[in-house]
Amino acid sequence: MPGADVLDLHRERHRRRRDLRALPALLVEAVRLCRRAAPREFALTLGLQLLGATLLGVQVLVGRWALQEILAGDGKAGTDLRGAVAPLALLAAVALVGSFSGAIRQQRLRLLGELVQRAIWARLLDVSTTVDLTTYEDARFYDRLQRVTTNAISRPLAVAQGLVGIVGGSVGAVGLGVSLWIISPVLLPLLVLAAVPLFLLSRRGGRTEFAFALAQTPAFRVRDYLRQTLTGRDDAKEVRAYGLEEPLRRRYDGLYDDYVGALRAQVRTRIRLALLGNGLTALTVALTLGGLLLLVGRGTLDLADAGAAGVAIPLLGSRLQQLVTGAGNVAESGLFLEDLQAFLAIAPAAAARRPTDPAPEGFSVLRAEGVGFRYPQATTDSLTGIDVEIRRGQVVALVGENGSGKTTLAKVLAGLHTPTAGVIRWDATVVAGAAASGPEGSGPGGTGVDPVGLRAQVAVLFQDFAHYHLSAHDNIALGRADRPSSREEVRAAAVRAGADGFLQRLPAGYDTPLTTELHGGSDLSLGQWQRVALARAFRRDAPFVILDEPTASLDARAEADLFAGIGDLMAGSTVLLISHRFSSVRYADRIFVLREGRLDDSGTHDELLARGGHYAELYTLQAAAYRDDA
Ligand SMILES: Nc1ncnc2c1ncn2[C@@H]1O[C@H](COP(=O)(O)OP(=O)(O)OP(=O)(O)O)[C@@H](O)[C@H]1O
Repeated sequence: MPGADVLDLHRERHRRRRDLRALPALLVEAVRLCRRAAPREFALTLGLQLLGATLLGVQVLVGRWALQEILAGDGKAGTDLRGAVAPLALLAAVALVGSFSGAIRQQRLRLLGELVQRAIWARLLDVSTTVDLTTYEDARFYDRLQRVTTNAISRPLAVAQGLVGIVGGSVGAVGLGVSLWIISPVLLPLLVLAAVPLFLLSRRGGRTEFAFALAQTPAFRVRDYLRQTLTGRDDAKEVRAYGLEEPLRRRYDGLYDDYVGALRAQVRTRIRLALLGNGLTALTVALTLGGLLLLVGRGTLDLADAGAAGVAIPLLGSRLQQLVTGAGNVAESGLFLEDLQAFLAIAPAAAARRPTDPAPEGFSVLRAEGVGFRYPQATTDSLTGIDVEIRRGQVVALVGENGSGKTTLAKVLAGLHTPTAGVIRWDATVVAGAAASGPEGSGPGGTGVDPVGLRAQVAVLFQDFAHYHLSAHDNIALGRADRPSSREEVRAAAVRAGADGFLQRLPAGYDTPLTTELHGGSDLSLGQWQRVALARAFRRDAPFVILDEPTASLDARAEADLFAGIGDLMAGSTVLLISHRFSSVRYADRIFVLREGRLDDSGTHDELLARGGHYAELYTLQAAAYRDDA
């Protein structure tokens, strides 16, 4: 998890400004990344760029040769111009090769860009799938993800291109410089001097760009969210039913207006800097050309040299400007690259922090001992000092009012969140526990066993389960994604969940995509979806099953059937059931009552009723609603 590491943006920016020493290493890493992603395309693009650059200097010298041949006859009619044919033919050939290489490079670059992006996306996905669930509760993670996906993803290629451009530009500039030096050594230094202020201006521009990106990210995410709400199917009905089109649009437009305002200011800054840079170059070129005129006037330069120098000076001026702007862009990219590198480093860091001891095969007794949990951005604990004991094969229930911590405890028991206090044991083994003390910014960390191995033995049906935009078959088969599921296996799970009937009646049966957003797709009712999700949990065939409100959308008969036969349905698995329906939980072997994140009571239904505590109060309230005298 990013934790408190580099997420203080302003402190971060100042640190980066000071630490330019890291730049070369970052650039090398970016180039390496591109080279690894597409070695052939990379070498080819580099070669073609260098070729194009070299040809520039050659063009000037060949042009000068052609001019010398043409001017040899002092421009008189009938002069023998045959001597000029060779240099002119060579000039045409050089121009042709230059344009061919440029055209090929442009297309190859497109391919290179895609391959590099793919390689970086692969690493970003490594991060998003390696970090634990708790990271997804931290807004700072989303800020960084957004910044990296919108600003940094194209940077390695930009840097590689920039560096190649710099190398190519340098070769071109050196070629032109040498040509100019041969023609007249005094003209060169004047032109080269212009590079210094140009570089400083370009670097300044880069810094303002990074600061702009940092400042805009949080608002950008809100805008992005509003855009999704206004274009997505899930929210479309509520947006219309509540007449939210206008109010949400207004917020969206307001945020966009703010962004465009900030962008205008940024563009003005960049234009000012660019104009200043261009002006400086033009001034230097003009001064150098003035020097050239002076030399011609004094008779120091002949006409052919003057003509060639007249071509070379503006060319070299624009090359130098390109070179310096390229260097500035590379330096600018360095800031974004560091952002990218820091983000990519999260995956190995998270993997290194993850305990590696193998998870035990099931349990006889599962114990939570003094378990506490606090969400990353929360100021209070969601769970405090929870002690529970669950025996193999038991059906236990978690009850409590909204927000009492049921789902949070279920996630902790499922190995999805690491406790911030206490431990979870499967028999004698601590499978998850709070770290004794973690370094700042190291994320949740903790002790225990490999959580992936642990989670493989747990099936969870979440309250807000996923609706995969895949076929009905795949929606169930994903319960055991580690191996392909046969039609029979998927069907058996669907039958247990009472989903087989309606799935068979879909247009393409189990092969029907479960979304109308895809061609030939079909949607299900909420209760049907819940049965599909239940079938997925059954398909997992895990020794520990957690069902969070599994019947919230089921009809009365389906609910009664599920709970009456839950022991048989789960085929000996241990079941943790979360429900607000007291009629359903009363048959559980043991009921745990949560209240404001603490364990309030536990026992069988009869014991809890007899005690007349919080459980009895909630149960009586609900039961009364069903009686005539309510
Ligand atoms: N991602 C989160 N970040 C911060 N706090 C959270 C988060 N999720 C839940 N909480 C808080 O943790 C507490 C317990 O929430 P939890 O979802 O576990 O309750 P619950 O008992 O399952 O509620 P319900 O019956 O409504 O499903 C609540 O106070 C809630 O506001």
